[in-house]
Amino acid sequence: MQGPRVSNHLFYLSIPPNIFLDVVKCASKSASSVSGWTRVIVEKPFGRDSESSAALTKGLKQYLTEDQIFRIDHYLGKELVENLSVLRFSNLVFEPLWSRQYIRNVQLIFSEDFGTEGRGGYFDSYGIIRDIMQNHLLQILALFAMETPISLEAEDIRNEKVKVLRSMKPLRLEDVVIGQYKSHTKGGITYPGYTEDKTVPKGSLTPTFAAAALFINNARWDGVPFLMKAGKALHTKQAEIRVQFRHVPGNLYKGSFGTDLDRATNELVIRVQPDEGIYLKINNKIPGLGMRLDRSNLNLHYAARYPKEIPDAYERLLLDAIEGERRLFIRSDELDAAWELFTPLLKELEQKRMAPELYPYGSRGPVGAHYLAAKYNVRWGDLGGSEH
Ligand SMILES: NC(=O)C1=CN([C@@H]2O[C@H](COP(=O)(O)OP(=O)(O)OC[C@H]3O[C@@H](n4cnc5c(N)ncnc54)[C@H](OP(=O)(O)O)[C@@H]3O)[C@@H](O)[C@H]2O)C=CC1
Ligand SMILES: O=C1O[C@H](COP(=O)(O)O)[C@@H](O)[C@H](O)[C@H]1O
Repeated sequence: MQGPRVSNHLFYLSIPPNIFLDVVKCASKSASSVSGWTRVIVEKPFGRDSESSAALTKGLKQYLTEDQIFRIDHYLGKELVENLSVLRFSNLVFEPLWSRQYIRNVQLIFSEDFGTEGRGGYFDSYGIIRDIMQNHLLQILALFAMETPISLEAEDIRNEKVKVLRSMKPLRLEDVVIGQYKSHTKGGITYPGYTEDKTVPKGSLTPTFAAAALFINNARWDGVPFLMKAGKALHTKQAEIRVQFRHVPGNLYKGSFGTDLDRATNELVIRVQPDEGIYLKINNKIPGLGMRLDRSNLNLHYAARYPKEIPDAYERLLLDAIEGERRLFIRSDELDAAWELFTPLLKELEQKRMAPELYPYGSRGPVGAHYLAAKYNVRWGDLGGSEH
């Protein structure tokens, strides 16, 4: 970071949270740049609830200004998450549809096909809701649902995101399902359950899976379920955003779809990873003399369209921090609003010692997630089996 005339100092705190403040104090008192800027990138966890997060922010602000703090959420640096706003705001075919009038539900899905595998120490004190939902999935939701920002400037975008977060309806326990993976034997191999991991305390109730139905109390999204699902040790590794559109009113072709009209509605899928892509499910006529309909995908497959390697999220974010670009970093009021949404639920789960529903390692997760979706007339799009 040393230039010929000014010396800028960037610190990247990928360290255990209990030493954050000591390190920041030393960095600010003894290693701040005299001639240039000093910035600090902070990795999550940013606290574990509203109170601890506020205490961390207060502690950091003893030594740094908000402008010097870069709270990283690496999902914001993923190519397809960055592309979300481009897709919506630069395409006339999408922006007018982006509301309760045309969108039936939105699904934000994260799954990993491996468990804690000996790294349960950190995870067990946080759990999947804090690890993935409160940050990665909620950030995607905010970007997805925000109003058009005045400009692409960081503050304008973050102002819109924070409005979404503050408009969220409080999360109710009955709108949440938690799960934990258990041992499973497949093909002669036994995969260990979460509590069999030596780094996890015996009898831990920490969820390794959660599904939730969230709602945004504003004119654009009133009544539209935003369903989140996140889990470890599931059948696949993927992250995607699914937008299911409403039925076509008075559809001339409804006779051709049978009784299951949901299968005939358009669905936009943004596959964040792996194998990045965006596809839109449409109905079309099967070529021939009769009138039979089919479902097809209009498909933007990144590997085919852009053979060059996609930069890693951290590459983008570290470069942004060096350039002082804050658009993809979390502002303190966004963080407060995110914790405000999840803290009461997390406390209730912990106070009531809610037992997670067990699911086999490598499965599709607890069946409770299906009931939760069904309560809002939703079917998880990733489990449909009619993808390609
Ligand atoms: N592990 C995970 O799955 C996840 C971790 N995180 C967060 O990411 C960050 C890094 O995680 P991870 O790499 O697993 O963390 P580690 O515990 O492995 O530590 C990372 C670094 O911190 C240093 N360190 C640890 N304790 C001290 C100490 N008392 N004084 C000075 N330096 C210390 C280590 O130095 P040395 O190598 O010399 O010990 C190491 O360089 C943390 O903030 C963690 O909370 C976030 C999400 C997931
Ligand atoms: O932040 C985290 O993310 C990783 C998953 O990141 P990805 O880029 O590989 O999808 C997750 O494994 C970890 O538990 C979590 O803390």
